Amino acid sequence: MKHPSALSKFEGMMKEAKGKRIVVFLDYDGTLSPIVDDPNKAFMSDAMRAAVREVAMYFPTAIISGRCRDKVYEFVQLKDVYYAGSHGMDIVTPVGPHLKMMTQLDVKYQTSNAIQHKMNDIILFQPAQEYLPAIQEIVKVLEEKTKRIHGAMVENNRFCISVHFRRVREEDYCKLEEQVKSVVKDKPQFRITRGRKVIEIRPSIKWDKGHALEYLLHNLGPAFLHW
Ligand SMILES: O=P(O)(O)OC[C@H]1O[C@H](O[C@H]2O[C@H](CO)[C@@H](O)[C@H](O)[C@H]2O)[C@H](O)[C@@H](O)[C@@H]1O
Repeated sequence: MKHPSALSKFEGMMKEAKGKRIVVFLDYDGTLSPIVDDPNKAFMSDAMRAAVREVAMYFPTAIISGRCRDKVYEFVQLKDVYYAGSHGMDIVTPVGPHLKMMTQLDVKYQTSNAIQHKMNDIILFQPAQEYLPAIQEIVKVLEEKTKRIHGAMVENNRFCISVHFRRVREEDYCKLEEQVKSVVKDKPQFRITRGRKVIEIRPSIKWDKGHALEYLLHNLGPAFLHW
């Protein structure tokens, strides 16, 4: 962290953190990277990457994004950070340095629908696994339906889908919205949400970024949940 104001902010943060247990949760788009027209070009600056790397050396640090987890990792490229993609429906927790105490899967989250695997030194938690085939099908239908709307873009975020309209002409927006709605009209197992110039389709499960945050705190141990 070379920038003087960033340095003093960091020192201030460290002072405030003294004696407390701190966990850092970050969003990706619009937080670690600037909002840009092309979602595939939302790159993170080297200075931001260095700052996150440094923060993660002191505190357990997680990035919880609406995007596909692999895509976020591709942008961030930092190990020792926890990643949750698809609005928290795809979580990877590396065992250690902060998770040394977690040696087995947590039964609290072992429901019939949630897939929780422990593989070598990572734990994977995916509460919407069963929706994957239907999501892949919806992506294909959406791509076909929206291909004639100039500027529309379908982003497959694995356990959810984003339909971007940042580059769509204002007069085409209603048509696009209708098309998106029509795809899930007879599918109560999916719901529509909205973000910044984006319409999203997600499984109708009771799981969001907040649940992902609780899950990660839970994995970090009771000391992080009750203080
Ligand atoms: O939870 P987030 O990490 O904030 O993800 C939310 C959406 O972020 C991305 O879209 C947003 O950023 C794009 C790049 O700057 C921008 O073009 C778009 O208009 C924004 O909505 C991402 O592409 C989406 O899939 C996420 O759902």
